[in-house]
Amino acid sequence: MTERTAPVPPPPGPAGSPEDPADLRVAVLGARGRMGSEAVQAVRRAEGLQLVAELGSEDSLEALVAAGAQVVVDLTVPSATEANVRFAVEHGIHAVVGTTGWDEESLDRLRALLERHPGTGVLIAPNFSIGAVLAMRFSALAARFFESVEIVELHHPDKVDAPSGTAARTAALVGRARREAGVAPSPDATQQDPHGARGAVVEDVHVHSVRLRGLVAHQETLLGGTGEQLTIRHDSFDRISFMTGVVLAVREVGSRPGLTHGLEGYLDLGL
Ligand SMILES: NC(=O)C1=CN([C@@H]2O[C@H](COP(=O)(O)OP(=O)(O)OC[C@H]3O[C@@H](n4cnc5c(N)ncnc54)[C@H](O)[C@@H]3O)[C@@H](O)[C@H]2O)C=CC1
Ligand SMILES: O=C(O)C1=N[C@H](C(=O)O)C[C@H](O)C1
Repeated sequence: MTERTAPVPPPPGPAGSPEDPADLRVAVLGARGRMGSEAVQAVRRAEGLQLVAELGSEDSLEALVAAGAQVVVDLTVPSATEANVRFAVEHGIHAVVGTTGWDEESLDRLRALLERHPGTGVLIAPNFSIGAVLAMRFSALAARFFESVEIVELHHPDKVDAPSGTAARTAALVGRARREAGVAPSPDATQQDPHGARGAVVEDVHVHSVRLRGLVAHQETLLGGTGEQLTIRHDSFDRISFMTGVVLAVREVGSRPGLTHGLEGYLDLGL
């Protein structure tokens, strides 16, 4: 597994091409980060999108307004993302958010804000990779059929949060599916765990976080029944895996007012 850390130079083609007034004007927040720098390249490559601002932690959000951004992509840090999105919504800028750290309380605050700005759209996407979105959905689908379920997420060691947003979201979906089906919590006879070896518990689901050099973003949902196991695994080997979803979301968000949680809200999964 390889991790590309250096920003990729812009490819020849649309990057730097003259601005077309019909282009969607896009800004990236966190533009010098691992994901943000990849998103900058993806927006530059995408037909019909014009990159109008690349902002880092030192930059004022007012630059979004000055640049005439219509959509902002937030790929920053959990401590900054809510204020960034609030600013965007208050200025009528649609937001595509990949940053982790959103919980039920912050999502509720955002819903309330969006009610006062009914024309504005926000997507909070725990994961932009199509494979990861499907793995989450498959996990929720399978959850009620197995006695035991646990989640293992594995990431690069520079990640600042644990468990991953994707694992937390998967646990929420799995937990909800099991509760709705009346399935009991996974059996567990552990009586002593002085070192926390059983991991975090999110929505009644144990979640284990691995941080290892060489990894990018990986997850397994382990489902156990009598005499059998189903493993649903997804691997992002490169951040390019997130970019199809980022570009799709940028194109869609303006026509989806209100809050959408999860890229699957923009996809017809037929499930
Ligand atoms: N939804 C998805 O598919 C994915 C989400 N992520 C999430 O995206 C976030 C960023 O991840 P990485 O790029 O790996 O982190 P990173 O640490 O490489 O990049 C974050 C960047 O944001 C900048 N920043 C911090 N505060 C800022 C602010 N207030 N305004 C503008 N820029 C600010 C930092 O200086 C840094 O350059 C994390 O929450 C991560 O979990 C990461 C990969 C995929
Ligand atoms: O920090 C990362 O790298 C990733 N963050 C997101 C998460 O926390 O789920 C998405 C993906 O796992 C990569």
